[in-house]
Amino acid sequence: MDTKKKYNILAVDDAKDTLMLLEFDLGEEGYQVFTAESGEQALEVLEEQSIDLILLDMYMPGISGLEMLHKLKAHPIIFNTPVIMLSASDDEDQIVAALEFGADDYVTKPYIPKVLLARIRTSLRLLEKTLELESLAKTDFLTGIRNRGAFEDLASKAISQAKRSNHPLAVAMLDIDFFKAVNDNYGHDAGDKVLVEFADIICDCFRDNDIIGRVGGEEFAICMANTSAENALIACERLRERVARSEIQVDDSKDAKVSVTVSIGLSLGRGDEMSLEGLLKEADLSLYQAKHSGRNQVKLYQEINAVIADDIVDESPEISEDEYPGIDADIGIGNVLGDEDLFAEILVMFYEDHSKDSEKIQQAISSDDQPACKHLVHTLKGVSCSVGAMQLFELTKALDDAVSLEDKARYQQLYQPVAAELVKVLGGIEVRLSAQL
Ligand SMILES: Nc1nc2c(ncn2[C@@H]2O[C@H](COP(=O)(O)OP(=O)(O)OP(=O)(O)O)[C@@H](O)[C@H]2O)c(=O)[nH]1
Repeated sequence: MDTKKKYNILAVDDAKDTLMLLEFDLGEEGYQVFTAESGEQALEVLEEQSIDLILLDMYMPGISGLEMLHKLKAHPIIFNTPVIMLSASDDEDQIVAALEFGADDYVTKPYIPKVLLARIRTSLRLLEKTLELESLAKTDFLTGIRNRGAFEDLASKAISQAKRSNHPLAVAMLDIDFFKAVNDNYGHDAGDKVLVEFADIICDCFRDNDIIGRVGGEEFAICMANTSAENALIACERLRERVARSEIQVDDSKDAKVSVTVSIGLSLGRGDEMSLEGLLKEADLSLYQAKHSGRNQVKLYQEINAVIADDIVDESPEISEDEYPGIDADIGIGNVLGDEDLFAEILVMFYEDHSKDSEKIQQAISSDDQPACKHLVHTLKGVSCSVGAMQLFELTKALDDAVSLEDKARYQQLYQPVAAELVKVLGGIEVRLSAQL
């Protein structure tokens, strides 16, 4: 129990003398005491005051103690507030009924002050523990901001509210660019520091009532209630610039500073039809477009679905077509710190483990086995990067996103280019391996 905190206690009793006694005994102990002579009055006090604990008389005219208890425990906000029943009755059935209705404790009147005070302290201690656990369950352990569950919970409420009031709302998805390289070059601890600092920068750039959460490893989301498209774009652009300008100190001794950039996808709530799922999906698609257009930029959701697959297939990124089709041996060898023999072993493993992936993915898609599909595509994405098959990496990353979003139309479009690129990579590996013999 927080001994410095001044707790607010509401005493509800139709007997004025009991209320006076409670005010005196509890006031002496440092509690701020509010009083109500009926259930109706108590509800009014609860509307206006933040109350930490309620002492509730069992028998009162109007709303009875048990009815009141029922109302309190069904209330969306007050339900956690501890309630100690106070009653002249020591009838066992009454005590059991009160506890089963959700009372936290039961004290008979006339009460013994030091016993009542001890029971109040116990209830408040339990309340603190409950609040602490609730807060832990909602917080991302690394950055201290909301975790995915808490973000979704609050954002859903903000969306319902925006629908009721017909106010605009925007959702942004953020992903640090090339974050894997930060981990690879500076170590995982440095990566963690970047994530912490990045979360601080977001909190600094957005309003207190914007809902900010870490929704994945290096992915963050922001729900901006009551925000127009223009203002949401301005806020995201401000964040993008601020991140790009920042130098994050990741190692005290070596004076190592890391700069990162962020890609941001933004979607806008539109009247009655908006849902968190829909907005996150649109923001994710725009984020994908931001990544694909060169990263370090903000993209607003437009009808981009159809464009994406074509873009990827038509585009010839900076990946050079070298003598081993589909693989960039320099990148692959670089990934294993220049060890060419190890790289050759990895190529063999890739060949053995992934040459049938096209068929396996197609089978998972046609049997609608999303977990299997996700696993196959995700694994292929990771190993493509390891062997320097960067075009295959880009394509499987897009397919991976589509599978995660369960966007069937997109993964039907993306499957063919992935399969074709895999054939090319397998051919490239054959050439490379035979050249080494
Ligand atoms: N240090 C650290 N790294 C994490 C954490 N969660 C995820 N990651 C890393 O984040 C990286 C994400 O990499 P990718 O999804 O390949 O993407 P990227 O390198 O950021 O590249 P783009 O998103 O395409 O710009 C992986 O290396 C993960 O291991 C974390 O809590 N701490």
